[in-house]
Amino acid sequence: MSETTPNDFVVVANRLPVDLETSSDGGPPVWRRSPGGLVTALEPVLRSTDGAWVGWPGTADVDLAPFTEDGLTLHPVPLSEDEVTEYYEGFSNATLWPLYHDAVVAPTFHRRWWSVYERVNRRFAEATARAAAPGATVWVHDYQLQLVPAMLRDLRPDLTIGFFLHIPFPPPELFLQLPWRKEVIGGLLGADLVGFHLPGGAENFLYLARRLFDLPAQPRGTAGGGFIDLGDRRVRVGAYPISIDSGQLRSHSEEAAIRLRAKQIRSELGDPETVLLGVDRLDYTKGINVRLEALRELLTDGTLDPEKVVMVQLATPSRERLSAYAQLRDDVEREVGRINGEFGELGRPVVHYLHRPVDRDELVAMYTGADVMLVTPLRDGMNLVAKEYVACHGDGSGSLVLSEFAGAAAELRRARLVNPHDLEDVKRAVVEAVNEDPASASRRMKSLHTQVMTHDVDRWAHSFLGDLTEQGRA
Ligand SMILES: O=P(O)(O)OC[C@H]1O[C@H](O[C@H]2O[C@H](CO)[C@@H](O)[C@H](O)[C@H]2O)[C@H](O)[C@@H](O)[C@@H]1O
Ligand SMILES: Cc1cn([C@@H]2O[C@H](COP(=O)(O)OP(=O)(O)O)[C@@H](O)[C@H]2O)c(=O)[nH]c1=O
Repeated sequence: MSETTPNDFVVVANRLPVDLETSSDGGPPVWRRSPGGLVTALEPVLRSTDGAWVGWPGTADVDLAPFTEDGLTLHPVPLSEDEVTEYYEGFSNATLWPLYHDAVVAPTFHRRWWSVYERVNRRFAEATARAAAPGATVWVHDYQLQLVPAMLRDLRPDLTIGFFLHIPFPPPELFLQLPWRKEVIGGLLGADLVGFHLPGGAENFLYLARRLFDLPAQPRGTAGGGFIDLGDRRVRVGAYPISIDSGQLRSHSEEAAIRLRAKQIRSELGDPETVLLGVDRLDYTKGINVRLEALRELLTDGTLDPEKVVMVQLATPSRERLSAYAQLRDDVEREVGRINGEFGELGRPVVHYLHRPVDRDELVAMYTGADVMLVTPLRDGMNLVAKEYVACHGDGSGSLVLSEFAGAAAELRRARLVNPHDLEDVKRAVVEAVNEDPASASRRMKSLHTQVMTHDVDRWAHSFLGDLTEQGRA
């Protein structure tokens, strides 16, 4: 650990790339990789740019000075226990998260949560203003920090500010439910460039900004993007689909130790003909129950044979104190129990379910060894898991069943696309994936693999930061 100096490039996200975990047995706290795709994508970007990262260390009431850890410069922003409840669990994850994901669970609107969200956003803006060198480029991330761009511009007009949203930006009829809709759009308009995964998100934002701020219509740009003229400056808006470090993951999946572990995992599962895999945070947007129900019905009607098919479901604990997440856990675990109760044998369950984070080597071995990857969210910003599976199958093996409502579906057109609200459609896709002729399956997977290899996280970051630099100079 060492002191830090202001930086020319600063990433700002709710979480640092590592969480500080305190142990219940009184042992020393340890840093662990934070959950979720945002960290997977941004960590290699930060390493290659030698920037600094401003974020919460993942535990309440921890106040640390800026430090460097494992080559990364980190600026922790403290949150009190009440702020974790009202800013993170409340406004971020019980108001914005469900509202931006098609309201699959009803969003809760609380004035108190909003005022804490404002307060915490201001704290992030102040910490960023301290971390950024004169004229620096700052990249703010995600729905937890939508007020930071405007707050930061007030504090530091010398900075070039980009904002990227990792979750879907909802259609106007949903977004307009938000009592603080104008404040949120106003916060985002503090950026020089506002980016979304998909053109649809950019279009929704352009429409709402013009409507709520009574701005004149502008000619449309390409791929849903465009500009918003604020009189004294212009905000650029665009679509930038995020990705993964595809080359690194492909090489990792080809290591002899990973190939060996993939074989061992299949053998530990009883060497079934087909291994189905699901990998998710335990979140109600991810459609975990959809795939479990599809599996149960296919076993019930005899289409799939429980002696030949095994499913592995990894479900990382997420936002566990929120009731919708606790309810989901109950529902998923009941369904897993029901399938195993009806179709498993002693020592041979049909569904192997792990409710804990799995380390990178083990995860890559699972991707490599699985025959069919099931990605069935009801709505998802991107879903990096889908791209990670494809990156691990450069040899053309494997099959991807992918929800139309994952951002990844816009690029992975040759996956078996399904409507997760249509159980028959999901069942059809699973059966086709299990029975597909190997030559045709291999052509599909190789074409998906080429897409993922040529559109990696480096390309995403260069594309966003290239446009941001251009915009900052304009
Ligand atoms: O920080 P948590 O509350 O534990 O949640 C983890 C992350 O979940 C979300 O990830 C999103 O970003 C991915 C990368 O762009 C994308 O593929 C995925 O579809 C999104 O759901 C959230 O947006 C992050 O802020 C969280 O850190
Ligand atoms: C279950 C599990 C996952 N990971 C890694 O987490 C991210 C998930 O990213 P995605 O975009 O698919 O979705 P969210 O951001 O969670 O909404 C991906 O990089 C996984 O490899 C992991 O490392 N370990 C796990 O057990």
